[in-house]
Amino acid sequence: MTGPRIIDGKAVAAEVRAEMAKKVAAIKSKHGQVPGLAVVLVGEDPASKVYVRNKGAQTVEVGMNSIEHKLSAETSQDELLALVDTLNKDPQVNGILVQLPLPKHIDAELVLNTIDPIKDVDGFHPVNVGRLWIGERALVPCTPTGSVILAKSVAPNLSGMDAVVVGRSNIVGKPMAALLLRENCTVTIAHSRTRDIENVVKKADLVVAAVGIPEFVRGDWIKPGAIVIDVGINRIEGPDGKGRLVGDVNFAEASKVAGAITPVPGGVGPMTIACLLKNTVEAFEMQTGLSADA
Ligand SMILES: Nc1nc2c(c(=O)[nH]1)N[C@@H](CN(C=O)c1ccc(C(=O)N[C@@H](CCC(=O)O)C(=O)O)cc1)CN2
Ligand SMILES: [Mg+2]
Repeated sequence: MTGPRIIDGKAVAAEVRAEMAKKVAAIKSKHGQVPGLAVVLVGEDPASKVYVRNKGAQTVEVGMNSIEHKLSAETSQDELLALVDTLNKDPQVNGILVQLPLPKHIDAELVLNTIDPIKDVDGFHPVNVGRLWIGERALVPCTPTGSVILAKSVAPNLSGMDAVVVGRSNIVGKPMAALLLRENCTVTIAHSRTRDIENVVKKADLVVAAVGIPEFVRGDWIKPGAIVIDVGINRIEGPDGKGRLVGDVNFAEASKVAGAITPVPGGVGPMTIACLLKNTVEAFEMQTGLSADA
């Protein structure tokens, strides 16, 4: 018996970056401009520092301009709002990303809603959320976009599939459902209050787990042959007392049943930054009317 197909997020993310590097080079040679991405970090959260460093490095690697603003944890909300306003007005900045989480004294929703929707490369602004749901051209959240790319890497046509999204957050679960609907899936959003969740998930040809609970989805919830996309990144203590990363799916169990499955780490995670680069190119094209082709 052959095992499940392990979906290699690192490899697919490298393909997306290579595609973006080609596009950026074509834009540069045709129009003499390159897209610019501004990333704002407030405070000293160690994981956030790593993600911001990786975002800057990968932005430069594909040939775009990276602008980093590292602010102290004591930065006031007004100072942050003023910086966002300056970036909104700067024509060299095509994409703005404020790294989350923000310190507790700052209203994250207010800050995110202050980003000009056309520069909102996270796709979190209500204008982009609305555009996504009504099928207009929008900047779409990176993690759900990456998750769809991974699902399509093993099943290029998702049309007609029963998809169950476990989790209803604004940044993953809900946009994920909108994107799968756009792919003509029949979409169910399950969550912590869903009755008989095992049997809801069991009907799915495609399961996306984004609930934020380590190993929540068990192997016997998975329909044999289903595609399983695990968005969770949870740091837990292993039996040896050392920290390890696990997803929202019990991988050891689910991989015995699934047709294809993403690992954690090395699945959805690497796609998040690759899709951020993709959104920055998209934002540049929307703002300037210039593209790699014309
Ligand atoms: N403004 C935003 N803030 C945050 C986002 C976001 O999309 N926009 N997402 C996360 C953090 N994040 C990017 O910002 C991110 C998280 C994880 C990964 C990743 O590649 N993970 C690896 C494992 C890394 C590890 O060992 O810790 C993997 O899954 O293989 C990339 C980006 C919260 N904040
Ligand atoms: Mg992963």
